[in-house]
Amino acid sequence: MANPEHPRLIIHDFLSLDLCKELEFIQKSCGTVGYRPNVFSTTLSHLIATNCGHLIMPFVPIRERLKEKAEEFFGCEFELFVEFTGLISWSTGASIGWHSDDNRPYLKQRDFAAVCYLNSHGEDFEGGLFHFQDWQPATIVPMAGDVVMYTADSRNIHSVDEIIGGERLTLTLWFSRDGSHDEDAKLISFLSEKQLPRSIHETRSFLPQPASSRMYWFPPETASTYESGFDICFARIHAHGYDLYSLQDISCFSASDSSNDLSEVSMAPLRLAREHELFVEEFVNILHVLQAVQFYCWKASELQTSGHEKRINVVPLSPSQREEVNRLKHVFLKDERVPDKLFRSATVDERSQQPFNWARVSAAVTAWEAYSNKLVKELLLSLPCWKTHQSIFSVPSFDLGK
Ligand SMILES: O=C(O)CCC(=O)C(=O)O
Ligand SMILES: [Fe+2]
Repeated sequence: MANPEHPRLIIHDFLSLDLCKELEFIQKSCGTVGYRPNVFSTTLSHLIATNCGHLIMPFVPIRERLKEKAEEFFGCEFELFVEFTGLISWSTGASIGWHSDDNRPYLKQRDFAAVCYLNSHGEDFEGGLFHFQDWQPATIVPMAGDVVMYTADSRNIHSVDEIIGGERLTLTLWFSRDGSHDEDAKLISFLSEKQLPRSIHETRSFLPQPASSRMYWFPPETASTYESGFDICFARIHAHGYDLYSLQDISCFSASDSSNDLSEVSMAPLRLAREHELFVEEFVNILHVLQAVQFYCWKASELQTSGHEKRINVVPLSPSQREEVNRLKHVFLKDERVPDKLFRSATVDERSQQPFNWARVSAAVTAWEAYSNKLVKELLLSLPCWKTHQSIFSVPSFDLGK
């Protein structure tokens, strides 16, 4: 039973650790600028906009379970709509002071919040404790799989301490009783407008399309520390120890010129490099590279014994290629300390104490394609049912003809 003065609920182990890892993959491979400094987020409409609508699929059963739980606990069965679903990552320096979640005129439709923790305090990040201003529990220590739900009004004033290291990841949902703020209707209409593949057999329908706003600009008070901004995708790729080699002519770019238009380079084919080696496989754009790199981080332990070793195409970087790789790095990043400060955590190889291995990267590219294809298929089969019901839900497998 909810305490009427401070209606809130904490559920331990609500999400499996596997699901937390899958959502971490989505956030780290698709996240863009968030709503506060040092915060990055992935909304479902951002996924659709970047041709990754299929990545909505893992959220569908979680949204349903969370909505049911909120309706049951707060006593409003069949009354709620999901108003917002987003993955949010908080990097070093991010925090939020005392507030309620409906504290702006444009947020008044928010009735309830659900925050799911996708990684753990003390293991993945430091700082970032959650506090309620009144009553119990006064502090929540975020642990992967746990969920906190609370009313969005002033009965649940809360704050989050500054992150002092690592990256804190959450899946955050808000629910509304007001159907005009139903996120589903907007997402379904956005999905319907997009040129979705007509069939799963349409080649490479899962390839991502970078959004135009991948730049993170520092707030003016810290801008001098890092000059200006950086490309989020590039920063994440670099934080994992990789560089990029462009197949375009990049001789016109210079690191000292802040008016470089990088979109042409990042939307065009690229190759991955690491130390003195160049991976010959071509990626269609920077988001494609990042998804493959993050997929490798997610699945590395399962990819080790796939027997791909013989087909790996890696060549030494020539001195001129090395020069181009460095030029691109300085144009994209300006300051190399940035990715480390915001995104660096132990890499897969460091965690498993394995030497880096291109064979597993190659296996990751293949496995990422199979994963994406499976989700595209599920999306294509579900969308007609969603359109009919104007609601996003897990379509039973017999309706999908499975
Ligand atoms: O991530 C959390 O623990 C809470 C975040 C929060 O308060 C908000 O986004 O409004
Ligand atoms: Fe909040």
